[in-house]
Amino acid sequence: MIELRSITKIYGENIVVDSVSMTIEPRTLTAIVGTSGSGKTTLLRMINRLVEPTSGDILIDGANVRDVAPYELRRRIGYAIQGYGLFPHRTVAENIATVPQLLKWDRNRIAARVDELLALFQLDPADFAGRYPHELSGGQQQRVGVARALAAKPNILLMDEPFGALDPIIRAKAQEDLKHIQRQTDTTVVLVTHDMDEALGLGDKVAVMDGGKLVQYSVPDDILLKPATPFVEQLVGSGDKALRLLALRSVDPLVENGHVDGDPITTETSQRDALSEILWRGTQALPVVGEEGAEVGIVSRDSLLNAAERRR
Ligand SMILES: Nc1ncnc2c1ncn2[C@@H]1O[C@H](COP(=O)(O)OP(=O)(O)OP(=O)(O)O)[C@@H](O)[C@H]1O
Repeated sequence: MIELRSITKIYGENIVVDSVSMTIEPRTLTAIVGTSGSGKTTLLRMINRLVEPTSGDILIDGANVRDVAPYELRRRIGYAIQGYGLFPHRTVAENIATVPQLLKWDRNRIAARVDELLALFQLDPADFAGRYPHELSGGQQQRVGVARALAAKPNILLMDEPFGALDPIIRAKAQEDLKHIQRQTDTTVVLVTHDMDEALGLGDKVAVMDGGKLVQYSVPDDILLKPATPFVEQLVGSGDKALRLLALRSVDPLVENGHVDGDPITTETSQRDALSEILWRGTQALPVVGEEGAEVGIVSRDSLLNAAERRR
């Protein structure tokens, strides 16, 4: 658990982060969102002491980070940034091995961990381990950046606009991968973004910053349906609310018994994608398969429309 207690950062006369208090539950993904200059990056960097707070306390699992040496914290907490920050003259394997090497893991353990991470990020070790960053696409570099941040199995991963440099299609895939990996590895992720849709789509909780202040800290449904201030309302935007709510939920809870023919969707498909698929195909229901590919039932047009109406 990460607890921020009245965290403030002042540069000269400028209150960049203004008495922010929040508690981040373990094994969740929290998205910090706000406009440029609202203090998101500064707030994130105080968690691993890349920036020292002017006042206030940060506790990780009850221990004050002030009592932990910054180098120690940075080994324990993964950190991934926009632009990936890969070392250009080191191979993919060497990049990923950075922190385990600092921690003096033995060579076999490092090699095994590098292979495990490459496999987790769907990069074939035989092909990718020996490549240099310039021999990778943007999406592959992004994955290596996150793999490196996770190398020493940190409980916490801090991410600053990790998808900022990716084009929209790869970006959607990268976001999906992150969710999957966060669940698989049980990591607590704190992610900074200026994109409200990204925050709503990824975050178990969303923290909205405005002028250094935390103006709302809630689950995505509440941010959409009960924006705390006109600023949050403006960031969310007024259009498409019903569809955006559907995008936050998978079809899983709407699956009914039954069978229909056609290409199946999975239980993980969002309700929004399922509805658009139904409208596109002009059918009343879609077959649904589970993660293993076995058929689990159907999801109907009516249940999707009901779900959209209920939350208005
Ligand atoms: N080292 C510093 N010295 C002085 N001012 C700083 C320093 N670092 C950040 N600031 C100021 O603090 C404010 C918040 O910066 P920060 O990078 O935290 O915002 P942000 O919300 O992450 O913005 P962006 O999305 O543009 O990165 C800005 O006005 C910035 O100019």
